[in-house]
Amino acid sequence: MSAVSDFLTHLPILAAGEPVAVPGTVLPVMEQFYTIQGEGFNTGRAAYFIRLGGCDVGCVWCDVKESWDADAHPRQAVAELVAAASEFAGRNVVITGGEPLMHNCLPLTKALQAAGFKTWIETSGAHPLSGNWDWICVSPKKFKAPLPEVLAHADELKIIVFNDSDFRWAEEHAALVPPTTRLYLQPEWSRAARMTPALIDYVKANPRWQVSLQTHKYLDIP
Ligand SMILES: C[S@@+](CC[C@H](N)C(=O)[O-])C[C@H]1O[C@@H](n2cnc3c(N)ncnc32)[C@H](O)[C@@H]1O
Ligand SMILES: Nc1nc2[nH]cc(C(=O)O)c2c(=O)[nH]1
Ligand code: SF4
Ligand SMILES: [Mg+2]
Repeated sequence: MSAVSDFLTHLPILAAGEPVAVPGTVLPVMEQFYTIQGEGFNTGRAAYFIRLGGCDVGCVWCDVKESWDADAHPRQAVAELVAAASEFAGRNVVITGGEPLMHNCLPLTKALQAAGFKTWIETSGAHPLSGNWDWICVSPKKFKAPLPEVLAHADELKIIVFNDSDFRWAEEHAALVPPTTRLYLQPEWSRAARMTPALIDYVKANPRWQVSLQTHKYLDIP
């Protein structure tokens, strides 16, 4: 068989007229809103949030389980998404989910940066890193381990504290990020009353860590 006929016989068969999207140019979008970043290093700063659908990590305490099924959310072209956000161009945009790194984030982040946005991501780190980011927040999960390549690029490591074992687990992951990465402990929302005293004691004894609270929930904003 010649090289050309070999190539032709292995081409995927596409239904006539079926559009073939380049990965990451069309994305499932759960919601978009302009608010105040509630958590971590950028707490208190205004930001436009884009919440992508789809997550396979399965945190039992996830506060946005409606995001998990990507097919439950309408798909939007990157151009449409950037047009919807354009009123806020020049400001900060947080790409979250769901797990945003289940998608190729390069087309979206390139287009947002071209429009003047600073691009920030909230990720568990469980999928390969894609996209051009101005700030990377990695919040690793026991339910699906973070990839070393994502931890290596973390500007911020945000550990959710559900029980006492999470402090040791936090230190194990702090050893895997660059020395400049900012370190945060954030109480799991439903356990905050029980775990926050231990978290405060931990930060007082280990001051390279800082407390992060989900301030948007106290402010009652999205
Ligand atoms: C909903 S997640 C979406 C982004 C990504 N899947 C992740 O987990 O980083 C956004 C942030 O909320 C945190 N989070 C989710 N549920 C929480 C809860 N019940 N209490 C405290 N933080 C929570 C996550 O750890 C993450 O830092
Ligand atoms: N205000 C506000 N800040 C946030 N920081 C991370 C969030 C997220 O769900 O990714 C979030 C959110 O849902 N709302
Ligand atoms: S990784 Fe993020 S979105 Fe996925 S279940 Fe965990 S907290 Fe929820
Ligand atoms: Mg949230």
